[in-house]
Amino acid sequence: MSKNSVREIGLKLLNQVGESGGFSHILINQAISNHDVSEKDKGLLTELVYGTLQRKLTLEYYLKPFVKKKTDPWVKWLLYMSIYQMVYLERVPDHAVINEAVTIAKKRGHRGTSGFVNGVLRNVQRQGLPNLESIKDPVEKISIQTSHPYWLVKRWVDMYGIQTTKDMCESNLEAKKISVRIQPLKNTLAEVEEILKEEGIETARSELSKQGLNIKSGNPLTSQLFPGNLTIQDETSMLVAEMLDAKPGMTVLDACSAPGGKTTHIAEKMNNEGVIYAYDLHHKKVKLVKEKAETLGLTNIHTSAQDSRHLQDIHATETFDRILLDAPCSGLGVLRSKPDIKYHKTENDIYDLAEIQGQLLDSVLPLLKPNGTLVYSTCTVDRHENEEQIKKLLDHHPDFEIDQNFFEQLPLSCRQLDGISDYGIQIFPQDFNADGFFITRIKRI
Ligand SMILES: C[S@@+](CC[C@H](N)C(=O)[O-])C[C@H]1O[C@@H](n2cnc3c(N)ncnc32)[C@H](O)[C@@H]1O
Repeated sequence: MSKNSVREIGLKLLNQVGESGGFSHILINQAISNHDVSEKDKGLLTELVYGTLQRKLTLEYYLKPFVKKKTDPWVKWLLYMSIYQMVYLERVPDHAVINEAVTIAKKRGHRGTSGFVNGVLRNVQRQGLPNLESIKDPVEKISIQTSHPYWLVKRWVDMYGIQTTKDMCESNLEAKKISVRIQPLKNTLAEVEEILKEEGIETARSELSKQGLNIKSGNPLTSQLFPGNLTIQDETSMLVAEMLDAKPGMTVLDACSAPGGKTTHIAEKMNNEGVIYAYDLHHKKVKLVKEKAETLGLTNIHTSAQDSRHLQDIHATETFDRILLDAPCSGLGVLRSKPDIKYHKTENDIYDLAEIQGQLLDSVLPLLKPNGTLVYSTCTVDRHENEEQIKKLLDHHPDFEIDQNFFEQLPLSCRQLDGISDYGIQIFPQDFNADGFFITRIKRI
């Protein structure tokens, strides 16, 4: 496949995600399998689509002085993709970027379109791009420099201050670190390290999970250990099951379990003994949990499609030693791997999700045994869905409190973080170069 056609596929995907709201990670994977893209071109395609999407607001700002008339959405995305390459990809010379953009424009549009694309890109090359340093408003400056919507930057600055917000937004533009979780009932950590090393995959032990390895180089998907003995999982996500601290023989509820990353981690920590009731809304999603458990050889997981806002209909009260509510959330901690979220989520979505999170918490709390503990987690960075949600819960349920042992059991590298509060821990993406997560643990008094 020529680079040209990789760029054409990239443009098609960008237009689709940008204009119709598809998810970039799903569409890229589909495109790769549909078009039989080579290993080398996979990298370029991913870079073009993710890079352009990640920097969309910056690219829009760059382009504004050069485009005075209304353009078709695909032409706009072609210009964004081209400027992205001119600014951020040193290995591609500007003249090659312009030539390829003009070729695509000729193919997709008419003569006028290709002339227009040529003119705009040549003007960019001649005149240079607007200087982002001259933006006066500090919120707008972060918004444009790091391509996060103004409302979100403003909201984060109000919640966490300007420096933390700037660090977070910059960190969201970095490439995602890959981490894996070992299946400790099949191999020890040392065995996995050894096998991966022999396969040319370099790793470093995680500070957040005894089962975690961060990948330094190489592709763990090619390992003989994957997928039966190895799970791809973000390092901060692994901390959730660590903090749930489920023991062999316990009865555990995982109220929002799909696709099963944390359920299977819990089962491994329970030595595959006891029982986990793993629920999610739809059969299709629950099936993913079941399949993941089968792949890893875990048999103590009972899956069923349920709305966890009504679990008291099937479970008597005070049933569980441990409950995990890994709640549906706005996902603002995972913008590195899902950049489309930052453009599509609204403040209203945050309030709607918080409503559901509150209903889920109210529903599962009565199912906790005396001395049992509940972990509440989200992969988002927002006080309304996190600390304020927990404050509200404690105000309404005087028989529950934050489990103070939670803070003592946190890994050392978490204990000094800015995100520690009376209500739990907010991990920012910049803390571990990983997903942003909120985690807390509540106990029945
Ligand atoms: C953050 S994801 C869970 C990720 C999962 N714990 C893991 O580690 O793989 C949240 C899940 O909540 C599910 N969900 C949303 N509303 C729900 C409800 N009312 N009852 C049960 N599950 C729900 C969603 O379908 C989604 O799969």
